[in-house]
Amino acid sequence: MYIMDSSAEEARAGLTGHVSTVQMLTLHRELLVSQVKSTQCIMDNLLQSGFLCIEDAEIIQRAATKTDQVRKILELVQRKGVQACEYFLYILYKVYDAYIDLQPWLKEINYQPPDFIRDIPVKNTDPISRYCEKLRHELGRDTRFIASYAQREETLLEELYTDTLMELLNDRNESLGHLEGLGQLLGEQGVFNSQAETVLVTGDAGVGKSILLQKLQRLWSKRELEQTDAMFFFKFRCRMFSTFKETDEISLRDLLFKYNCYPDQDVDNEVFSYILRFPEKVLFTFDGYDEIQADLDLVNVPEVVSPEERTHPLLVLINLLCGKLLNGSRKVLTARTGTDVQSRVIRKRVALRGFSPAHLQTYTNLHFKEQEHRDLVSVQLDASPHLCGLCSIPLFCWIVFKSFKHLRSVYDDFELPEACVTLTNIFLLLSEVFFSRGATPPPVLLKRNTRCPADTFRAGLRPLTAFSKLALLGMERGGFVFDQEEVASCGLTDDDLKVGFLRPVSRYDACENPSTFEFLHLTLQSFLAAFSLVLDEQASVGNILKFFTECSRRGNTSCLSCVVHCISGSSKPRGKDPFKTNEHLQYANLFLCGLLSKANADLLEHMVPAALLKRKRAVLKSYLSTSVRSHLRGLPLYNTEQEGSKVHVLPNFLWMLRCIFETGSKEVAQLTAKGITADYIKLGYCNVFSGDCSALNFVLQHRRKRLGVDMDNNNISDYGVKQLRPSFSKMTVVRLCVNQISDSSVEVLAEELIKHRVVEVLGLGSNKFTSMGGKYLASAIQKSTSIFDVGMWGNSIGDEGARAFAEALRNHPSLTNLSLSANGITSEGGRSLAEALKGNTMLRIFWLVQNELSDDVAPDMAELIRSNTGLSHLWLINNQLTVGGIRQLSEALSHNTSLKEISLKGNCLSEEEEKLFEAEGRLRFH
Ligand SMILES: Nc1ncnc2c1ncn2[C@@H]1O[C@H](COP(=O)(O)OP(=O)(O)OP(=O)(O)O)[C@@H](O)[C@H]1O
Repeated sequence: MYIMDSSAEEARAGLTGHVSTVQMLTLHRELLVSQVKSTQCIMDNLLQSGFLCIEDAEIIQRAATKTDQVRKILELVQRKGVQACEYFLYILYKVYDAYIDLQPWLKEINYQPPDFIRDIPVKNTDPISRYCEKLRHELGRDTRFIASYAQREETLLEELYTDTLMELLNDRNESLGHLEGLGQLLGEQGVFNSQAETVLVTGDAGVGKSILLQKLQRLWSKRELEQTDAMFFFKFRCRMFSTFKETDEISLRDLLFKYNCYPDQDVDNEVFSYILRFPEKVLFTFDGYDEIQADLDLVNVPEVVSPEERTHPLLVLINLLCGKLLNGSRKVLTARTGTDVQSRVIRKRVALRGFSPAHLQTYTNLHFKEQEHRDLVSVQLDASPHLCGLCSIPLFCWIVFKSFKHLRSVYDDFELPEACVTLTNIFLLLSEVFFSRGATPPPVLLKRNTRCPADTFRAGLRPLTAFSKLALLGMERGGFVFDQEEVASCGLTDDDLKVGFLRPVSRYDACENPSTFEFLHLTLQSFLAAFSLVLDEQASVGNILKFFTECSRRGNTSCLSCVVHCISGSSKPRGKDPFKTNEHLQYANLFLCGLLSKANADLLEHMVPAALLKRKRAVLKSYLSTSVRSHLRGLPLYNTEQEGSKVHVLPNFLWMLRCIFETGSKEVAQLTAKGITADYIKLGYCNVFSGDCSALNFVLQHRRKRLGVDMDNNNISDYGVKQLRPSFSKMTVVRLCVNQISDSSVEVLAEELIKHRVVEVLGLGSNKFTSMGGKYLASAIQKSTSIFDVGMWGNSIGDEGARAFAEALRNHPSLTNLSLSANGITSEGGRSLAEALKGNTMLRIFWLVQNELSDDVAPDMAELIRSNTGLSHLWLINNQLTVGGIRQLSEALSHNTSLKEISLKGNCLSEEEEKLFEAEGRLRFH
């Protein structure tokens, strides 16, 4: 019992004219009665500290309603005196979240807890805050490990998590630069639709979307997540929503609690009421939107008006995502690249681009503790940009590293896969590791025996067939979660499950049955499904094409999907849907091509009769040839004056290229190269990643005619450029803007430019090269007489690079258009450029927008303007020129009749000054 001296306090209040705390409670009684929603925590603390006794508590509990309870509490504490009242206020102040409605009032009365009260502890027994703790605890536990293929071999997330490239995109998918770290994901940077609440994170298979969410959840669980004050964090995997039956119904409350965790001792449902009242305190993550096996229309969706309403879980999800339920809550949604999510519900967009070279190095160091392994792996990676390209996708990198580690522990001489490794080889490697781990270990003396994948696969054929069958079964019915019955029906035993292809799924079986399974990764399911098609000796040979047929059927009708409204009027998702995403099927096709490739025949012949394998290969090849031909013929071709006939490829083109690369068939590659009849092919915004460049190169190397290639806005990176090396001899146009390219591959490109001298147009805008890259290019351009258009905006070549370009420009015989905008060039670099250009009669258009040019550059620029007779447009927008500098340019312009325009908007002039100069006619400020 704490000693109180209420009379002294009251006397003090009277003397100073202040209202005593006891009076205060009377004054604000009405507000307190209406706003104190949770009485439990107050009672617990008053009891604990001795301000109330058990009998008091019983009196309170006897009150019929919550408001009556509050009245009783007030009565009692007032009766007990000032200290009790002070302590009562202190509880409201300390247990902030539970009494959030009263916080403005406490501020208004300028509440400051007196020192003597601060010594009395307040324990949070409020169900809301306790629930938050529980959520944090459970999320912390669930996110500790990265799911690994062997459950006994779990890896701590913190030990292996490596940042990946996170590119911020606007609503038109244009790059807005990169996020610095995960903390920025929820921030305001890059928000293009402030009304919407969903942050969309996209990326290719295995690029790390789920792991990114796991990291986010882990940070939140440890209170380390910046830019959010979320008290509640609910995580969901979208594939769960496909496991519900059409007749299943659920309320929002159940969805939140059942699939995360239930609040304890919350008889009055306070937690849920709180969530409804403060939705902005809630953060959701929904992983894998592409895995929902229904065509969703986030805009025209029947509204679930009440959070209590029971309806199909998918409808609850959609209403959450589009902000019709729990409006104000934040959502992070992940999906494979290219998944259609209506922009209206997206707040901001982030694309994951995988490991950069620096990330890959970090990941290598984290993965391999032994220096010897690190060095070995680094050397082998350095030697193969193709392998690096594949390893820029964390999942593939993990498989390669994990396999290396295991096989290296068994065979001394095991090395990383060779330079021309395919994705199928990588998954074969993983399977080999699975089966070799299960096999009886060789006697110690024989440990370093020769590696024989054929033996390993032959020994594992029975379980491999069973796993493959299950994978195919799921693929056919569009399911990624399997119950025990399905697993057993494919012939899988409990022992087989230990191999590692499958992992148990917790909690989201509608019947509370924990024994459901999923494949370690969806791509693995695709791989095994393809294996099943290859292994099958019963079905007709043509059956292997089933997913190709499926994809092309969907592709043909996809334009109709825009006008189809689904889930309209009905609260049930449609059963079979022809428009659902089909990347997993595309992967199955890709693996089929790889498994049936000649290169893998030696291995596969140990599992499938050679004659059958041959027949299957022939069917596949014939199908590929026919479809390649018809695909290419069907591409829309249009003619341009400057660049000849152009074609903008469709998304399927990339899959086609990937499949051709996996087959390794020269004939099909030749056919494809020949089939591209256009002079210019546009692959912009096609989601080409560095690993795809080997596939493109595989086809282009068979091309006789030259070709313009536009690959702007993809994810090519240095690895991709290096893989394209042999193809640059065929290219008249090389457009690689916005592709994370840095100096190391610019050097390679520059070498090729010099070697072949066929490139006419070079677009390298918005990449990452510095003065070094600038110098390589300038030197290549100087030696190249074919080039006439160079765009290099948005790099960092600086003055050093500008000086190198100045040398290249001096009397260049062909360059007519050059952009060095946004490259950090100051007046020093500008002066070199101006001086070098004086005698150049070829350059017509010169862009130096958004650099750091001041009046210091003006005399040389003026001299250039006076003496140059070729230039028709000079762009100096967004620099730091003032009236003095521009006057010099204006004066010089009067001596030049060929220069049509100097654009000067965004320099340091007032509007009046701009108008004055604009009157001249050829100085433009708008
Ligand atoms: N940032 C990362 N750091 C370390 N490892 C990672 C990272 N991202 C992914 N991985 C590895 O790659 C595996 C696959 O990643 P993840 O499941 O997150 O890919 P995803 O993009 O969600 O793929 P999908 O679209 O197919 O579901 C992980 O299990 C992990 O081993």
